[in-house]
Amino acid sequence: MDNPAAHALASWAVSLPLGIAYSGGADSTALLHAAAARWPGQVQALHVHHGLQSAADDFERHCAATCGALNVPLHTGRVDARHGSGESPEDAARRARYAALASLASGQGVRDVLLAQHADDQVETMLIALGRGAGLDGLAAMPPEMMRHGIRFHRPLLDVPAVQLRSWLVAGGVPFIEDPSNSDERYTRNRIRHRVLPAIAEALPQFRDTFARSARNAARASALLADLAKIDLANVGVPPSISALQALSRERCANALRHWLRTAHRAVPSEAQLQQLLAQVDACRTRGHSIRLKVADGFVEREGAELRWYNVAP
Ligand SMILES: Nc1ncnc2c1ncn2[C@@H]1O[C@H](COP(=O)(O)OP(=O)(O)OP(=O)(O)O)[C@@H](O)[C@H]1O
Repeated sequence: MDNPAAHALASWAVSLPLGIAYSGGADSTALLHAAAARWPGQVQALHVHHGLQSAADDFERHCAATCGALNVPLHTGRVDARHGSGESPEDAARRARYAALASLASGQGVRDVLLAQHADDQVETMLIALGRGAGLDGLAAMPPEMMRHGIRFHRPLLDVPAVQLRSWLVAGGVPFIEDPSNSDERYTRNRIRHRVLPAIAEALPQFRDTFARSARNAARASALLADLAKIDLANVGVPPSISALQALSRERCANALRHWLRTAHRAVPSEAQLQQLLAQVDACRTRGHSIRLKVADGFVEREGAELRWYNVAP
């Protein structure tokens, strides 16, 4: 039986030397083996030690043993993922992990890092996005490539079903860590993995492929909306002119405002906030009309002929 990760890497373009985000879990273990075979002597394993978990020291020891056997250098970074307000512990841990991986990679002169998310992870991510009422951006789920902190992160396994990776590991007796938190059903992702995916698989056997196609379609449409927002903001200005916003259709105005808030201020309005803002922009036809609306963790205000966003964090 061939490593399905090796098949995925066969035509994947990366720059060398290459980093592998290696947790010690099943998926990144299969990925590490495939990468070490495909690019001998060019692979660096990057491991993030999550100081919060008591088992983290054991995970690191396991990773060191595997890397020793594969003759792959292992670099470990520590994170203390305290979550800020409005951020879930999982989101905080993920954000801290990417920053740590990027810093480990830069330290080794590595510009490209592979992550091991697979087709099941992609479907779970889409379902989580649906559960949150996400827009196209969220339904696009995880991109196969992205730049973060100056590092190019790749996800070459997005078309590979989880069961194929695990079967290869088990068939070859390849050791990997079974993270106990993966079976904790207090986490939405785990509930989806253990209860929802088996039911979907029964009703829609092709779901991994078709969901992936939907994610790609959403990503394309989302990119077009971002292009349109850039065109509109070039006319409307940044900060945006109220009269120029009024010349746009309601949906185009919403798209431009969402893009402005996100790119200029990292502020993501709720649906209700955006609807209020649109109504205020539309109603703002007199000199004396004032606008002041809560948006994300700040406010949008009218200042003369323009809108401004202020962050009034305590
Ligand atoms: N502690 C870590 N150190 C380095 N990379 C990690 C770590 N945790 C996760 N990653 C990387 O991020 C990807 C997605 O994270 P996720 O939490 O879904 O992985 P995981 O459950 O640990 O899976 P895996 O079986 O791949 O190790 C992993 O496939 C791996 O490439």
